[in-house]
Amino acid sequence: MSPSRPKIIYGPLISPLSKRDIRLSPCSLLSVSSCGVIEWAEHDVDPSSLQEVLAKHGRSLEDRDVEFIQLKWGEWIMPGFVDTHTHAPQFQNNGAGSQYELLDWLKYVTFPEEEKFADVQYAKKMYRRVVRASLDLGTTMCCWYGTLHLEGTKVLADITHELGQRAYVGKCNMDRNSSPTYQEASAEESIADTRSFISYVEALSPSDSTALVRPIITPRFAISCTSKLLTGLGELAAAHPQVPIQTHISENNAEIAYTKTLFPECSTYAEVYDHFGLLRENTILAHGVHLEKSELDLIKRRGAGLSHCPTSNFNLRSGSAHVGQWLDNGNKCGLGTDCSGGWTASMITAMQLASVCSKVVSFYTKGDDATLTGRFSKTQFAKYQLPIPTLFWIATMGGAEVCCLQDTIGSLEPGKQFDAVRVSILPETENMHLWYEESDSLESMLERFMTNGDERNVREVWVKGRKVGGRLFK
Ligand SMILES: O=c1[nH]c(=O)c2nc[nH]c2[nH]1
Ligand SMILES: [Zn+2]
Repeated sequence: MSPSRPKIIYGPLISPLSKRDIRLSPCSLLSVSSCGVIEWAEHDVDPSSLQEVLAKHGRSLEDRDVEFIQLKWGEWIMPGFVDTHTHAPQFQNNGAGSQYELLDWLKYVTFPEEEKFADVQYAKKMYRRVVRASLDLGTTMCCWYGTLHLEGTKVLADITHELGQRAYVGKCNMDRNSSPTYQEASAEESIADTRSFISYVEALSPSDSTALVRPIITPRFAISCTSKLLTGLGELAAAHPQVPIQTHISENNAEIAYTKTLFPECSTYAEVYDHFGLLRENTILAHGVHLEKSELDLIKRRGAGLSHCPTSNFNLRSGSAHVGQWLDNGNKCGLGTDCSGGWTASMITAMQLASVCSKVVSFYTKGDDATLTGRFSKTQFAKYQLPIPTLFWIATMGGAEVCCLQDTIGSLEPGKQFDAVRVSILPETENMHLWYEESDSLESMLERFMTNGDERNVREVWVKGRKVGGRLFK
């Protein structure tokens, strides 16, 4: 990637500090290098001491080589969203099919659309729109499912690479239980194509150890993979320890029951993936709505991460994941949009629904902690709705952890890459649901953005310092 102009940004900055705490800094000064790395950050910089603080770092407001970005009150920068689970070939279906639950929805709504990506021209048209939309929504890192098609999924990798999104891109593995026209011919073919796909994506940025676009091994879910295929994928994963793995787990009750009949040798769903060597530190497990305590413990022991997908879990009536229990149990947790199980690629909507989901769960746990969470130790999060800092965390830093990118992205700390969003709630954004008053605190603005914000409020989006999206992006 070509170097971008170094940047100095002055104004409000919001960044996660922990699951319970957010840095809300009204006057920060942040320096981003031409390689897109945050060089230094100073907080509480009064306008009167701006020149002095810049001089301390060998900079001045007159520097010609630097782009100065001065934010107004009502604007701030924050880390870009990390979408830990979504399906690029399903965006055309967003908003369709909500009368179904998972297995029928796959059969009648989803597989017929995915099948169309055998046509590379269709893939080119759709994936460009999809990645553009995702970037303009403020998603700077995305875990993408493609389809089972090798060529079509290469197109998805090419487009994310060209448009500058950080991404894990996966070619789906599925050699059974789909339709005769949308299923791989054999486990061997599925594995050979996956091997080619990994080589292809790794060659997109051959000499760059911090490549933005990387391949991810993607068994669709246990139901759609034979034991032979899962065995082969486990071997492939062992040969490529740096390549992450993504799949679905424990989303829907009928799915879980069917999985257990297909793999009677395993007592739980999580054990199936573990049995085939697919549960490890860089594994991302989507949904997990009905996970048992023993599964959470196994997932934690292996260091794998969970992607909470509330938009989809509500839409397909899958259930309300007990994310508070995951967090209390020490499981890594990020947020996913899961299009088109979910109806939108907006991570802002996903945060809203993660909040609603935690409130729904709290209806059942409130005052009844012993019965529902009895097998869990006395908890911090499980009994209550998730607070704002926690929702913000799972959309940013929690997602970075799930992707094993916690040292690279997820917050705006020096040394990390500048994957960020410039948010505005000023009247010019024309979001009539989100009002601005000069006397508003940063905390209040953030809370209302997380509840009533949308893409109109996402003004500029940068990945590794390069501007790649947002309302003001041409
Ligand atoms: O939400 C989901 N979306 C999918 O495409 C899918 N495939 C298997 N399981 C799935 N769940
Ligand atoms: Zn999914």
